[in-house]
Amino acid sequence: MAKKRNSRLVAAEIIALWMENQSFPDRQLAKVQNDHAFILEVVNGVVRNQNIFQWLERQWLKKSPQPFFRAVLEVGLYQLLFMENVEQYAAISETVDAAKGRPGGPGNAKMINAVLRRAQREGEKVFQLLEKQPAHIRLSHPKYLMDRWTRQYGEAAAIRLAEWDNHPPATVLRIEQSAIDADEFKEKLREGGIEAEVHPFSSYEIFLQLPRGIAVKKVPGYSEGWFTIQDPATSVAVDLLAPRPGEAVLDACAAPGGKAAMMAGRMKGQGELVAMDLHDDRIAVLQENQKRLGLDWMEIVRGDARKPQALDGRTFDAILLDVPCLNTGVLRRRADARWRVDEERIGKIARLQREILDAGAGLLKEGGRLVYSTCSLEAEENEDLVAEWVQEHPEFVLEKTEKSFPPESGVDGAFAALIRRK
Ligand SMILES: C[S@@+](CC[C@H](N)C(=O)[O-])C[C@H]1O[C@@H](n2cnc3c(N)ncnc32)[C@H](O)[C@@H]1O
Repeated sequence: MAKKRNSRLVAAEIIALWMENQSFPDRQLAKVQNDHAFILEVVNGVVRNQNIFQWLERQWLKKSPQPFFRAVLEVGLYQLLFMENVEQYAAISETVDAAKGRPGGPGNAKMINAVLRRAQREGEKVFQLLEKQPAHIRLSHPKYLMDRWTRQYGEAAAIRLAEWDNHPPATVLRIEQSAIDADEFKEKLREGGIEAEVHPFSSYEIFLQLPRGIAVKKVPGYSEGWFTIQDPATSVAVDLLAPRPGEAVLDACAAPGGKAAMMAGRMKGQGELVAMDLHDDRIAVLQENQKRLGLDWMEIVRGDARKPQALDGRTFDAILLDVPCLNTGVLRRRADARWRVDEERIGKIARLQREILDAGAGLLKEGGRLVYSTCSLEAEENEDLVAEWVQEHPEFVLEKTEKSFPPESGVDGAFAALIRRK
């Protein structure tokens, strides 16, 4: 039998890859076989707390180590400073061992050992000093993002938002009420030993919060399609569009299909529901979900929402444009996402979003409605974009906007605007 690899080493290798070429830790984490929960927590913790570790290293080290050794060091620091249920002696010795096998290992292992022992001695002092640092270091967010949120929302709200991002979410599911009655589903969970709380954001859609650490595929009814894992904020856009049975409805950026499934439920299997996406890998996930949920009547189309020739001139009563965005409302879900936001990306994504809105609006029937939505909190992707667009298109009216600001709503960030063709 192959010897189990040192979990600290596995975590450090994933982090080093991310440091070197921004490769998504999620993809590497999906391949981890042993000790998955520990490695997941350490990798996400190190990535999320980058500004704190870099601040500490600036004070404690003369020069920054190469990415692999820096990753090993941070794996150790994360365990000592942030994890409660880790035995400190094992944390230090296994982490130091992880550094040894590489060229330059012995010297770096010595340095890592010294820094970790210092962290063990001075942990409390580190947090006292950290408290006095500016918010972007203390809460480990890019300064650029903190500054932009402070301009948009004020300093106190920007801080609350950054604090929110540092707490990974609980798992929430939405009951597929067209597949199972809500009370019956709750009963099935209870029979399976799962006590799930109804999420306060529930209204038409019923969301349940699962206890921590439950494997989704083990929840009763996964293969039967009784539920979809989904944050309650996803209902904001669908509530605003309110698709009805018998309508022709387009979801132009549909994968993985969470909102499409919600719309299918509202339409009760009557009418046309077209789910389009541009990317093959995303369409594969959309198809998987379609199959699991038994939505054979939903039509899946591969097409570009900027140039929707694939739709062959069809028009729709209701369209959802759940556009690609910078995801700044859902940073708590992806430890690495906060480090990928910059001015250039905002400009680029806003141009793409506008192109999708231009083309999507052209597919509406007279009197038809569309919802433009994002899971971002940046005005350029949301309010500003929609207001400017409607001003330039007098044949459309902006009827309503909704926004979820996480520290106030208690759910993911989301923006949705209802636009009607006159
Ligand atoms: C925010 S996600 C959609 C989430 C989805 N509505 C849901 O609720 O599950 C945006 C999607 O847009 C797709 N996309 C990106 N550019 C596109 C384009 N030009 N045309 C159509 N889809 C596009 C992406 O592949 C991605 O799946």
